[in-house]
Amino acid sequence: MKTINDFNFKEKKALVRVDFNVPQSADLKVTDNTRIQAVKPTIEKILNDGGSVILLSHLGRPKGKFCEEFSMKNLIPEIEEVFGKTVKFCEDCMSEDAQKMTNDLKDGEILLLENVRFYEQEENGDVEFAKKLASYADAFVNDAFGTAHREHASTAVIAQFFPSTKFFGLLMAKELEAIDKVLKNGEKPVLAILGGSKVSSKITIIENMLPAIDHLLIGGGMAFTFIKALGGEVGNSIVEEDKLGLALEILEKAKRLNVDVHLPVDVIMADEFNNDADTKEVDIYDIEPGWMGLDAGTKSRLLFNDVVMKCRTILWNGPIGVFEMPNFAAGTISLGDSIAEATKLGAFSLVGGGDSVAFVKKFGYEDKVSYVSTGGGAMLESLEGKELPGVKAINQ
Ligand SMILES: Nc1ncnc2c1ncn2[C@@H]1O[C@H](COP(=O)(O)OP(=O)(O)OP(=O)(O)O)[C@@H](O)[C@H]1O
Ligand SMILES: O=C(O)[C@H](O)COP(=O)(O)O
Repeated sequence: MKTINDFNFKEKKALVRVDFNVPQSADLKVTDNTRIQAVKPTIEKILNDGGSVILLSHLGRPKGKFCEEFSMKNLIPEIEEVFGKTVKFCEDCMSEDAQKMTNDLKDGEILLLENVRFYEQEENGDVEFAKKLASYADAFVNDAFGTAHREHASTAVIAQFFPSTKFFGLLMAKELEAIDKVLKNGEKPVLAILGGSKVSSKITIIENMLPAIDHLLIGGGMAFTFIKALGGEVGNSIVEEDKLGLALEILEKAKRLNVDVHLPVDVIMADEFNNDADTKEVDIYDIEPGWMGLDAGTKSRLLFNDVVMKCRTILWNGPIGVFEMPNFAAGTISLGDSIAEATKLGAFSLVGGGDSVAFVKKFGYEDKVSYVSTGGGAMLESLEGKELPGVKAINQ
């Protein structure tokens, strides 16, 4: 893997594609700066070498047009705070101004360009647009893991204009190493925990991961499709009726590959999808008509803890209960505790995917697991076994 550590940036301008697609409050303040913090080592390495940095990112989905809400300008105070440095700003990516400001940039300086998605050429993967962006710099650094699954002008197309000076940033390298640690060279036993609402969104991940893992733990809403397929009564729990056959096929395939599958054995069921609903704890095969399973039961939590504690490599994607409602968060918290404990004892744990990352941050497990991915879709597509366009473009 060719990273920025293979190059000395002294007196060089680096165009660094980052993913600063961060959440903002109604008054446009950054509410979670993880993605900005995450690229700090890359920026520091380039500046410490004696080079300069041109930062390029998207924010939101502005569909090719300027809009105040998604201006990179809103992020400047947060970026300056995190980097501890002044950041210059150019109000677009293409004008003579952009040309001049990038040209005049001095070693040790950082220049932020306006949202690259204010131009429709970005998402269209326009070659001329990419070429113009490329003309601003001596080297291209891709550190936008969160956007690496998009084949856009500034994430993939641009790389061809830097045949010998294109590099992975340090965040990108860390993300790819974490995935490899699970899918390719994980210390055994390897466990994949898949939760969330739907089997259909995780099928490709399960199929891709089966040959690499020893244990598969299926929890959350998606477990009910498996339980129903196995003959259980699931009441009003979330079920994908058209995936019952597929669920059985997955169980068969896991058996052939010697993967132990762990499903919940009991459940907290509720009489409505509401935090204040009436609840009962029952065997997962015996959910009453009109009731729905919203969290893992006591026995399931103990069972999951046993599985987690005996594994050395753990991938976690998807909550195992409706954690957004406090009365149904305990199962996911218990699983978080188990993973934190296993990590403390030396296991490698990787958390990825939108909702599980939200959970980990909300409940304070961020520093108790080995790695929390900055990518939602990009992480899921990596687990599906796809080579991401942003990664391919640097490797080519
Ligand atoms: N038993 C359940 N019944 C219904 N919904 C559930 C249940 N258990 C978990 N969920 C819901 O599943 C949702 C997460 O599902 P999703 O498939 O989006 O997970 P994810 O993989 O973490 O996220 P993403 O796919 O965005 O990366 C959460 O909002 C949670 O409330
Ligand atoms: O937040 C993300 O997942 C990335 O920034 C990609 O954003 P997109 O889904 O709008 O391409």
